[in-house]
Amino acid sequence: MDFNSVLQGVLPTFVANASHGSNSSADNGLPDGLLDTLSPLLGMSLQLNPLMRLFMILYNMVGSHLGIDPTYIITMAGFLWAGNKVWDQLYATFYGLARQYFMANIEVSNSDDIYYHLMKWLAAQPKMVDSRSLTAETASKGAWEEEDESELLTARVSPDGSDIFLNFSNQEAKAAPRFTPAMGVHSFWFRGRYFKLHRKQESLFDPSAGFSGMPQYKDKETLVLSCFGRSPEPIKQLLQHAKEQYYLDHQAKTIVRRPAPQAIRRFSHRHSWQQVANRPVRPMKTVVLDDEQKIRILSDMNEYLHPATPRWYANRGIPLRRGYLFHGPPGTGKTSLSFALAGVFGLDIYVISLLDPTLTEEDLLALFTSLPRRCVVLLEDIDSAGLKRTDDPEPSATSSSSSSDEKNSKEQEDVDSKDKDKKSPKKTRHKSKKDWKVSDLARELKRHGNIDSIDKKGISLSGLLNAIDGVASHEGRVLIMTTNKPESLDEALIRPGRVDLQVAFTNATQQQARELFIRMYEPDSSRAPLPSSPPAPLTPFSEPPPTPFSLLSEKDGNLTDVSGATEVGDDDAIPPIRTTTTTHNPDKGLVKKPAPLKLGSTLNSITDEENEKLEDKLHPAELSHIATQFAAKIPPGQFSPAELQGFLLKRKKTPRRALDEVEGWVAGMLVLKASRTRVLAVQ
Ligand SMILES: Nc1ncnc2c1ncn2[C@@H]1O[C@H](COP(=O)(O)OP(=O)(O)OP(=O)(O)O)[C@@H](O)[C@H]1O
Repeated sequence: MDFNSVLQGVLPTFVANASHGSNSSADNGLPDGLLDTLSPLLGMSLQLNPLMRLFMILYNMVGSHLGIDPTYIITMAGFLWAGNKVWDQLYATFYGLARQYFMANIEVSNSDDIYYHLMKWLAAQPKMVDSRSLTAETASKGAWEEEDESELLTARVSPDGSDIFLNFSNQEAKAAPRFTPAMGVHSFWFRGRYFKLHRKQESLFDPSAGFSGMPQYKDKETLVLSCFGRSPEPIKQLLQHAKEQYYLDHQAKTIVRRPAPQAIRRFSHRHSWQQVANRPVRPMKTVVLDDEQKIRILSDMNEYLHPATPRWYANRGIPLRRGYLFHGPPGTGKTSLSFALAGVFGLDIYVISLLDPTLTEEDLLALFTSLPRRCVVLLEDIDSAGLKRTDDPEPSATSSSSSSDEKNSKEQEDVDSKDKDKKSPKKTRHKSKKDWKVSDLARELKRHGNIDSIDKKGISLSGLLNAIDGVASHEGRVLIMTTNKPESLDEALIRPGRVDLQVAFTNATQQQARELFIRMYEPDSSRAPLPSSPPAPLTPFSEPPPTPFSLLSEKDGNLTDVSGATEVGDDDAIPPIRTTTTTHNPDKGLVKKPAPLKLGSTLNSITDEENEKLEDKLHPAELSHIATQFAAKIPPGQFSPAELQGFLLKRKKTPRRALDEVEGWVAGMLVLKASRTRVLAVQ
């Protein structure tokens, strides 16, 4: 192709110049043969591409104005580009060789917890955060994570301009994203050493069925840590450091795990459990229970968890398991004690509800076998699960004895309904579709739901027993089962070996009511103690530390209070919403009554100063006195600690008000309980 003739149509003047001095590059800035070189490369696009025309004009201008042959510039650029490519290749080859022969490497897969330890640590490294290649992740704060006070202050202004109520509408907007190293190679220094991090992702074909039931590709991410030297020791130290940092506040926290959703737990054995909370350790002293009982269970668990215990069990051929049954009415502290125990021993807690409709016996077995070496497994409300012996003719809602109760009551219901039908002949048993109401439809749907759940296998008693102590069952764990109806449990479930210690919980005694009162109003432990305050009364039990077993060993005997654990919640940060005003009544003298809410006033101004002085800063002796008076008004065994706690929580800044109002509350609640109503008229 004749390039000049092509250009002639496009750029006549330029081509004229070029043609004029076709033998001299100095005349028009175009080197000899350049067009001939470019034309086969560019082909017809030259004719069509306006960019190319622009290029030719620029080429001409550069040549004529700078006096440099543009070909040199193009050649230099080509060399630089090629050099860069060669350098990349050489670097990759030499780095690969260096990695192989002069560097140590450790790979971490994202299916392992170490991956999360490392990522969290990397995200906190300033050097990494400043890296130019990052991945941003949404990071929401957990309920128990420390919040910046300034965030709280900005949260005080509500959109309507009033500043009484906290407003968190912008909390998500304020949450800073978490930045982690993006895919690719990064470098950083740690303890004076240079490390390389290669974050890579690959898609692997997974022949096992995925969520859709079909084999599929799944992404696998790997972190490769490298450092110079033939020993991987520095990397191991780095990983250890990252792990320690991850669990830095673990002593003061209890990790709560529950079974992962069915699809995920079947997908990966390693992810059978998922973390649902990381909450502050519940101090043992906050669980109001007979001290003797507390000490018995603490020393029993302590002995069981001792490192020498497995050998002792093995020598005697006893399976290494320990089971506890906590039984008692609702709201008496069974779950609370389980969490407090997990906190004392620094164990994670694994909670299983047998009522989970997706839980099968195979799942249960898999869940038990994937437990860590030491942990607390909490099986809640085992009486309400659909436990039945596999040879039971019919599925029942509860275990054997309770099922007969239910059956009786069901029969009674049937009889009643038959009687009713007889008494009201107008009411026909089978309604025509025309007579159907929404409630009938709901009942029908519910019935279908029940049919489905009957179709589902559920957990049989033998399935549960197999998971608890079958051959494949995990040894070393602490199993806590809770129930409101111990009498309804199958004997096999609670025989020694499965349940080694039973702990009975009861409704509150007066002593417990007093303790609850003191716990509610005593100064927060994060505050400086009141001057000259005598030791807190009625708490002979001091809680053990949340860490080593040795501090709790029987030899030591003395369970000293060195918990240092974070108290749950700091109520003092939240001012009361309602103030009280003191008025003079000719008949009753000085009367305190709640003042109407003053919209627009500041949070501080709605805090009743008088309350602050009189009630919030009660001297321990005075508090103890009021607590005794309060306890005297609580009939023993009538109210659960949860009920008393609920009453006190509504008056959490005003102990005197609680004392004044408790009589009325008790009377009202007793009437409510007698009438078996669920709607609270007194609160
Ligand atoms: N003995 C107790 N000491 C301190 N607080 C208690 C006690 N019992 C109950 N509470 C309080 O009552 C609430 C409910 O307690 P918890 O969940 O431990 O009761 P539970 O016996 O497990 O109830 P359920 O049988 O309904 O599961 C918690 O907030 C807890 O703080």
